[in-house]
Amino acid sequence: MSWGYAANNGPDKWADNFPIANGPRQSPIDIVPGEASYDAGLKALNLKYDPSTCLDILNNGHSFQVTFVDDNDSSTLTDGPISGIYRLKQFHFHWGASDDKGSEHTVAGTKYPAELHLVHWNTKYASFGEAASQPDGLAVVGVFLQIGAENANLQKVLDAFDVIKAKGKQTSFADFDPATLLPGCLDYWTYDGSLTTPPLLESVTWIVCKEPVSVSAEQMAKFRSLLFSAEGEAECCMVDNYRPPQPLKGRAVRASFK
Ligand SMILES: NS(=O)(=O)c1ccc(C(=O)NCc2cccc(O)c2)cc1
Ligand SMILES: [Zn+2]
Repeated sequence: MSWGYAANNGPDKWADNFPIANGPRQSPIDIVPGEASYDAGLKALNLKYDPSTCLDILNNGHSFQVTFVDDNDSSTLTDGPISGIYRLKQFHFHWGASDDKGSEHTVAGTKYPAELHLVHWNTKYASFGEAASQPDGLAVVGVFLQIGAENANLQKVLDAFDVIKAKGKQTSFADFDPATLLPGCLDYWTYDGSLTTPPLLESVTWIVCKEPVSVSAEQMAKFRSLLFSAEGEAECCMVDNYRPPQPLKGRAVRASFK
């Protein structure tokens, strides 16, 4: 039985096979703005994405992800809280069965209906896989989605869903600029954390944007039309694919803004 989000294989069971689930720098966390410390030394995020590096879109049975060509420095994250060059590997989302839950990070206990993760790896290592096992190997930019106006840029991604409804389905996806999914203001909180799904490796510098982007209620319904299950299996809607906040264990959360 592999990990998932159901009662029998979900977040409360992950420690059985992945003991790091109870480690010192697990993610996500509840971000308490009043307890974050403003760090004037934090630089602005420098995200430079090349739409031609966009490769495909895949339902991996846990979420859907858009994957990028990462054999060169065409799509990168630099500055912000990190040093060096981190390459964009993929982006994906986490969301709820209803609009009152779905994000992984929370802000003073507030859950958003969904959260976007843009996953980057440190080019001082040879590959994503190697970087994923290093304490400074990965940097993930998190963006909250809140119910509001339809998001036309997000719609381009949702329009691909019909062909990736079931687990394991994949299709080509080209010329998409993930920068169009970012909020106008790139103020952020940052802390040392982990992957939020198994193998839960403690290799992520988290960069969580303060400003959410919009998604319409109809677009959220489209997220919920995906399936955790493969073709031919009993249909299981892909919803509530989020890990709840984990203990801070003394970690500092820094803010790039006052
Ligand atoms: N939700 S998250 O952004 O923390 C996240 C990002 C990436 C991954 C991921 O790539 N998992 C597969 C994986 C992990 C480590 C090494 C690998 O070769 C593959 C998992 C969670
Ligand atoms: Zn994620």
